[in-house]
Amino acid sequence: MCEFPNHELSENQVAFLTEIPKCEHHLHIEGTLEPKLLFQLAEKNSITFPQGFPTTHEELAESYNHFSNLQDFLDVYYIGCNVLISEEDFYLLTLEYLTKVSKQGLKHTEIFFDPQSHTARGLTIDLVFNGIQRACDEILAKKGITTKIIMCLLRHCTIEDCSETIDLAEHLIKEGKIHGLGLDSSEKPFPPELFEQIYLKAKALNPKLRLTAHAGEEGDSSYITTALDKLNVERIDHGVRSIEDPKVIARLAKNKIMLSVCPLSNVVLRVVKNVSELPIRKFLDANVPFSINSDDPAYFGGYILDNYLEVQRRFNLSKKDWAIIATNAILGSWCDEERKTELLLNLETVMNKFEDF
Ligand SMILES: Nc1ncnc2[nH]cnc12
Ligand SMILES: [Zn+2]
Repeated sequence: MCEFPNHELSENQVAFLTEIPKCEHHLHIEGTLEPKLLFQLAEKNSITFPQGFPTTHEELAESYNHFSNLQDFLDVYYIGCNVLISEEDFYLLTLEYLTKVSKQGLKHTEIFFDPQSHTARGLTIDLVFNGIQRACDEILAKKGITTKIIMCLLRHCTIEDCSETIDLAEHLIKEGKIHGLGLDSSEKPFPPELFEQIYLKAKALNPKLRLTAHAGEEGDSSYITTALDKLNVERIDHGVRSIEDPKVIARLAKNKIMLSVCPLSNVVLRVVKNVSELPIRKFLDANVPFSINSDDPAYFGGYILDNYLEVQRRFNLSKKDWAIIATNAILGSWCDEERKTELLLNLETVMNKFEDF
């Protein structure tokens, strides 16, 4: 007997969940590097891998089933980053992601990139940024998908290195081309408060810079509190461990602080055993806004739609629950108000088109 709820999806539910307008807020572009493209780029760029690294894309994909925690995954993810060398590589990577999700009802996406994974290898931030931006411009023209680019700092790097990275990105931050600042990588040994001065420094360059941070993925709910108090973030990436503290839950609900939840990621990285263990129903009941995201889809077995479908299989939500999720994802987006209005209208059309469930 199956230990976890697993509801069979109706055709109506799959069609509805495919069409519902989606906004993604938690997507590492380096985490969209599919094993096949990884090996193609390695060959093109003459990159060799450490001893013991898989030698075929099939073997590499299989190895992703055996991560035992976040660090295990990050060790492989950073090796993967090394194959990205030219602006064209970042463009192709981003275009491949955007093209895929354009068929999954994605309308707006906020893309993380990790400059330090690339500047440490001698690439410039401009090269990385320009490649990503070119693909974003192309998808806007072709499919009308809107994007924002968020630069993440690696919390395992030194404060000096993070500070230098802000200096390197200064022009992009000042011009608003980098729309937001985030914080990722190994969570537990590096709590948010270590980065207080860095966040202040970045915000001082452009008061319009939006702020977020990974917190409450592996770290406990106190990481969410310190990210809010010390970094002044407006959003929390992951944040699922907020459920351990009713005070944190009340604060998220009262201040409408959106969590960017990543269901399949949480299973592959063993935050939970199964998506049904996530506090999705509890967040809905407590009015905690959240969006559903793919995190590093090439590593975690699915893109945004796969995450939506898995949540439905495990929680059997109603169409009205999905309207709340989609509305909160639109309202929590960092696009302009006009775009939000457009997306809300699109949601209403999709709500009217499908039968209730
Ligand atoms: N899920 C995750 N948590 C922390 N850092 C990351 N970098 C890429 N994916 C990440
Ligand atoms: Zn992440």
